[in-house]
Amino acid sequence: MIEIKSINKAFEGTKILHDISFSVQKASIYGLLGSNGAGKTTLLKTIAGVLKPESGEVSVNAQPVYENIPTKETLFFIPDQPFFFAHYSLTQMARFYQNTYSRWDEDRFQSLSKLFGIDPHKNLHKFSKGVQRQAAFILALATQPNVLILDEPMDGLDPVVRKKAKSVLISEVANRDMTIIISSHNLREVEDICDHIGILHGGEFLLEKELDDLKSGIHKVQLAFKGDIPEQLFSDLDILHNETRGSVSLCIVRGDEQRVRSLIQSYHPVIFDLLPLTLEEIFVYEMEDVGYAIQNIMDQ
Ligand SMILES: Nc1ncnc2c1ncn2[C@@H]1O[C@H](COP(=O)(O)OP(=O)(O)OP(=O)(O)O)[C@@H](O)[C@H]1O
Repeated sequence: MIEIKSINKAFEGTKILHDISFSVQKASIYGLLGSNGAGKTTLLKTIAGVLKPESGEVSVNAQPVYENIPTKETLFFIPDQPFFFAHYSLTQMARFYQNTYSRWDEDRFQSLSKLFGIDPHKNLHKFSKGVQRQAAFILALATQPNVLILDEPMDGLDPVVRKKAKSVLISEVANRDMTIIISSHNLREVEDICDHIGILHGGEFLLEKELDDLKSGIHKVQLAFKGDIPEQLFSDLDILHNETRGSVSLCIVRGDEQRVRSLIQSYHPVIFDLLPLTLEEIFVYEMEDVGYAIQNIMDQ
């Protein structure tokens, strides 16, 4: 299990992460979402032991990560721009990692290289951004990490490669109990593979939950009444967003589904539909709730 306890991190006197705490269970996939500049990369680098927090601690299986070589050996961080030594090919980078990571799996390296079809002798810097990401992915998995930390890993990958990468990740979790923390702006992708979600904004968590709990606690409700919408109903519901067109209201409502249903039904609506939200919709409405304009997100 990964424990992130009260992490505070500042750059040049500006606080970037504010008292961040959460835990990630073994063999789960945790999706870190957030607005631009929210602190996702800073948090991932702190978890990976690349950055030292001003206070707080990150531990894996009760062992601190920062400056702890045995623990760091079981963890692999792929930054948004993978690093390769100048002029090195995939094979040369593989030899470097083989000498650095005691759990290097040469068979896994060979089979993943074949799967992704990368020329192992070509200078990695001469590959496109997407192929470089694939190379980093192959090298990371060949070290057999217990924890894989990925900063926007699917950025620049075409749909076929994305599918391959996702299925490799899921099989590593299923077969080896690998734990993944992944940051992304692609909410559909996160929704596909993650079981836990954290939404970061301004260096703090807006919410941090199991994906299923998150989705079962927020609903899209369409409503109409014979006369005006009863004001009392609106004050009894925890409404995140409301649009009324004519006599029909579309509301985004937080709360337990059964409670929301029975409360609304007690007012005898003539139209009543309750639908689940996609992760993208949850993200947009939660961000709107803290004053982050929907337009900013839709433009991405
Ligand atoms: N090395 C650094 N020195 C100074 N400020 C930094 C440094 N790294 C990050 N920051 C600042 O920290 C804040 C959070 O940046 P970070 O890259 O962690 O955000 P992010 O959530 O990953 O953003 P994005 O989604 O745009 O990639 C930003 O304001 C950024 O300018």
